[in-house]
Amino acid sequence: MVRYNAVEDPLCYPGTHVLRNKADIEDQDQLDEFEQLMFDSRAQETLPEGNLDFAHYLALHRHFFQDVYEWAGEVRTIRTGKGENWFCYPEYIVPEAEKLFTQLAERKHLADLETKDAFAQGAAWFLAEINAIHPFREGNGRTQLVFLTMLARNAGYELDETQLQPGPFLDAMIVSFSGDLEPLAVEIRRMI
Ligand SMILES: Nc1ncnc2c1ncn2[C@@H]1O[C@H](COP(=O)(O)OP(=O)(O)OP(=O)(O)O)[C@@H](O)[C@H]1O
Repeated sequence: MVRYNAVEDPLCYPGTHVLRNKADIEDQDQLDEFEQLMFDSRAQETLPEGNLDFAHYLALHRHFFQDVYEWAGEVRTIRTGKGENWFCYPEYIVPEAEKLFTQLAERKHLADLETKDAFAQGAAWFLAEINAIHPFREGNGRTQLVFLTMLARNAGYELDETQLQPGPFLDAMIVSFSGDLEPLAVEIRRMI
């Protein structure tokens, strides 16, 4: 199954859409399983510390995917998209991400907002933007959620991932790409 639209991907095994990986698994289902296993096991460890900046974001991706991909924690070098939507050109990922994380810092990492609703709206803005940048070749969604958990905790909220409804959440992420943040704010609010 093609899950990413990507042009000429040297990161994949020739003739496949399976990403080269440290375990040399060429079957996508097995790779998915291995990826998730490694992710879950790294989740048990202390997470990298940081200032909720882009360096921190990269370190989190590296932490969770270091067992699977050589390029864990590094920004992608080819153009990717999902569905109808193409993400940021690789050459603009770093400047766009730095800009976004600067704005996040200027907004006090959403930690001094008065209400949960306001936090959810701010978090929807951030998630939509980081998703449009899509720094990594794989593992963006999971890194987004880990970071959202950190932002919430930093603001005094515990994110309850059991409240995440995958279908509506994905739909909300997709419409957020076109600038409609409201459904995503609703989905985030459900979890805090
Ligand atoms: N058509 C789309 N337009 C915009 N964003 C999308 C689209 N489809 C999926 N996404 C978002 O892309 C992210 C998933 O990216 P990626 O596959 O790199 O992450 P992952 O962690 O490997 O997978 P997942 O999030 O499914 O566990 C999610 O935030 C998802 O909401």
